[in-house]
Amino acid sequence: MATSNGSSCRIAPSILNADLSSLTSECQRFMECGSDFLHLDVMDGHFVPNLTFGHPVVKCLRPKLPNVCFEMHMMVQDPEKWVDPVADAGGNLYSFHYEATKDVDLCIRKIKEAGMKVGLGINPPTDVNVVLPYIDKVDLILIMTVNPGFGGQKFMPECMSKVETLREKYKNLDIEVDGGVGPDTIQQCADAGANVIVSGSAIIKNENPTEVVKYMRRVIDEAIQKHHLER
Ligand SMILES: O=C(CO)[C@@H](O)[C@H](O)COP(=O)(O)O
Repeated sequence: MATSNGSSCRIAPSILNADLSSLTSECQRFMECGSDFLHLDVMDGHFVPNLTFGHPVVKCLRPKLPNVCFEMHMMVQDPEKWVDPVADAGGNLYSFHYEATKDVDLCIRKIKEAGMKVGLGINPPTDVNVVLPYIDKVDLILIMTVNPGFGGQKFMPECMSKVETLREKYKNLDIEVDGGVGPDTIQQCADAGANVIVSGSAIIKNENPTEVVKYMRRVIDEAIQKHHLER
């Protein structure tokens, strides 16, 4: 996902708090706001204390939205189990949690063999150093800025030091932030060095979601330029 001259800004609405009874039109609406891809939150009631949907829903969505990139945010225990069904359903980027698997390398291998891009995520209490051995093997690192499980939670600014640590070491790495991100918190994400932005409630609840996406993109783009000059 990174460009040759550094990381580029990507905005991905999370559909968790959307009207799931009209999923296709909700997804279309979020893409029409100027988004780059969609973030689909899969929850299993074990890894996180909530349930959402899985690959059967994505399989229905795929033919309706043939050209939209789906990031599958797998908040599930043993994420390696679902790689093939998700790939068959039409997932493009499979983001799983370091804390959820006994074998991160195996999971990465399976995702690549299934033809998807790989995202590796960590929860707020997890040390950022655990992802360092995998940086060269994945397409994106996901820094959770809330404890996963629910949309609409409060952004945790203390997670920004993880983003800073990664950005200092890796100029071209795609660093995604997810949880409580919106116009009020985007500057902190940008200053820390995040370039892939997941945002749910802030986009969904706003009367002018296109402006929200535009504003967040501008803030991130400005910071990317600054980081390139300074780092
Ligand atoms: O993964 C999660 C929550 O577990 C996120 O994708 C949130 O659903 C994003 O929603 P907001 O915090 O932006 O409302």
